[in-house]
Amino acid sequence: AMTHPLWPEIDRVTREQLSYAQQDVDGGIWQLFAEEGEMKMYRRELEEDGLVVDPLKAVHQIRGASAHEMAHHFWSPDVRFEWETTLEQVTVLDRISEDTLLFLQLHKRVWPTAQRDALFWSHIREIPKSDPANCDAHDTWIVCNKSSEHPDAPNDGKCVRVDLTICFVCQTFIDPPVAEGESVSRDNLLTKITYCSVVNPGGWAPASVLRTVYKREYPKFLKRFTQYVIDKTADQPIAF
Ligand SMILES: CC(C)(C)c1cc(CCc2ccccn2)cc(-c2ccc(S(=O)(=O)CCO)cc2)c1
Repeated sequence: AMTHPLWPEIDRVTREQLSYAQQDVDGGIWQLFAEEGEMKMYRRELEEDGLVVDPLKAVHQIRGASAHEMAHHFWSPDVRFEWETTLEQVTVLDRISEDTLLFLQLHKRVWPTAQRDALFWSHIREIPKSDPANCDAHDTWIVCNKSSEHPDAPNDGKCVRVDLTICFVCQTFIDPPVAEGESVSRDNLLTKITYCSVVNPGGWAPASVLRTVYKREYPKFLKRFTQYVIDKTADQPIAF
């Protein structure tokens, strides 16, 4: 809960990530590397101690599912294997609060790199209407994933531990607007998504391999994930 020792960091990083996600893409520093329909993916070249870190920023918009539905399925441990294809194991080490979990993820090995794992807290929250970050959206939700420590998951060298900061910001607009009291259909849901990721692979991996994997995996992931949520929620009442 709010008294958890990690809470100040969780709150600060989530706010910082929200404003980072909502900054316009500046063509000067961000390089468009993939575009498919409404999805645009940008990257920056960044290396830390010779390791490719390459921050990523993706924007997408879909019809048929709400911001809450998108954010909830991105955050929920119960459905992770249904859309995340790079995973071998997912463990929830800690339930920090109702909306914040501590995940330990073992990723499939990607030849020729060593197998990697990720230990991170994952926090989901609705951004209140009053918050200027909400602007004119019907509802705004964010999921923030940030690498953390945990006594039960020491970085024991069996795996290379990646260091990640991820945010997934979703805003739903009712388009076209419907009159008060009229029911909203799923076709009226226009949800804008911004996905930001900074992942330090944590140990030696050829820049060429990482950049190839990265350029191939990320567009697939965002398309696959959004389609999964649209299909899964199609015949259910809208959850705002
Ligand atoms: C490619 C790179 C960016 C460095 C990378 C490498 C690996 C480790 C697995 C791996 C993949 C490719 C090459 C080497 N190791 C994982 C991730 C990663 C982890 C988590 C998330 S998430 O958005 O939090 C969704 C929940 O899983 C996204 C990306 C990224």
